[in-house]
Amino acid sequence: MLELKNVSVRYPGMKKNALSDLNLSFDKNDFVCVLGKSGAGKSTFIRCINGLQQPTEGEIRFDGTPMSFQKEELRQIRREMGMVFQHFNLIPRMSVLQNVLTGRFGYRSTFKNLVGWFTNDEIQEAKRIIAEVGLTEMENRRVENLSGGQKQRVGIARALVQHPRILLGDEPVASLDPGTSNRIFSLLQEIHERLGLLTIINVHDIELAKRYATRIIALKDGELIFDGKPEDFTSEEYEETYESEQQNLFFQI
Ligand SMILES: Nc1ncnc2c1ncn2[C@@H]1O[C@H](COP(=O)(O)OP(=O)(O)OP(=O)(O)O)[C@@H](O)[C@H]1O
Repeated sequence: MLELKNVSVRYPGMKKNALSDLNLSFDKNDFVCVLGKSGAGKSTFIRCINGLQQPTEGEIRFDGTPMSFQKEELRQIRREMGMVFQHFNLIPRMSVLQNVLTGRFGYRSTFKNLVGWFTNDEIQEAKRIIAEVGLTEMENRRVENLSGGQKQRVGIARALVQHPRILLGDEPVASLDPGTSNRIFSLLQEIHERLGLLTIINVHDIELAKRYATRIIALKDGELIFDGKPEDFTSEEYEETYESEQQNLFFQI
């Protein structure tokens, strides 16, 4: 379904690649957690998949077709990818329902988006998905008055209302406490299984990755150093992935 062929990214003015020669393929049964210390290339990886960052070398194929970075094709590809963010990226003064409806923007004309008018079907669909993430009672509440976990549920509902084929997360629980992070991952797992939705999530918390992922990918300095089952990600792999971070900690003490 999704393939990366020899994908490398080098940002302008940088001496090293942010991603180096990645070859990977994913299907809808994968719930992938991407691990790596800060700067390993995790965000760049997600940004490549959703078309925000064009690879400097190689290509990404979606259903066998190389991803185009032309405006209209890119718009179509982005509809297929729901995205969940660390800082939620919601509109604080708007209600839960209004925020979720913005997930439909990729399907509508600029004019309709400007006037903010949605069809009854779109509204009913948004309400159905808000119920699925457990926020029906909050539907009309402004998101600025919600807790972090509730805000992330709105973020997930906004991604789902797009009817994506891939759900991407860039550190979606990094701003949440451990209990809330667990509940968000549990929700993401339930959605992944129920909808058959390829899910790829960057996460710093190895315990969460091991508990929920069906597949772990580890990056180090932009290179793939592990791709396998969570149970095979042992303390050796952990040390290799986070090596110099531990050394830095040691030297700071
Ligand atoms: N827009 C940019 N311009 C130049 N260099 C960049 C840019 N974005 C990222 N980089 C560099 O590319 C490398 C990979 O960064 P990336 O943000 O993908 O890592 P990350 O694993 O997501 O890190 P973090 O966990 O801190 O978010 C880093 O060396 C970073 O400094």
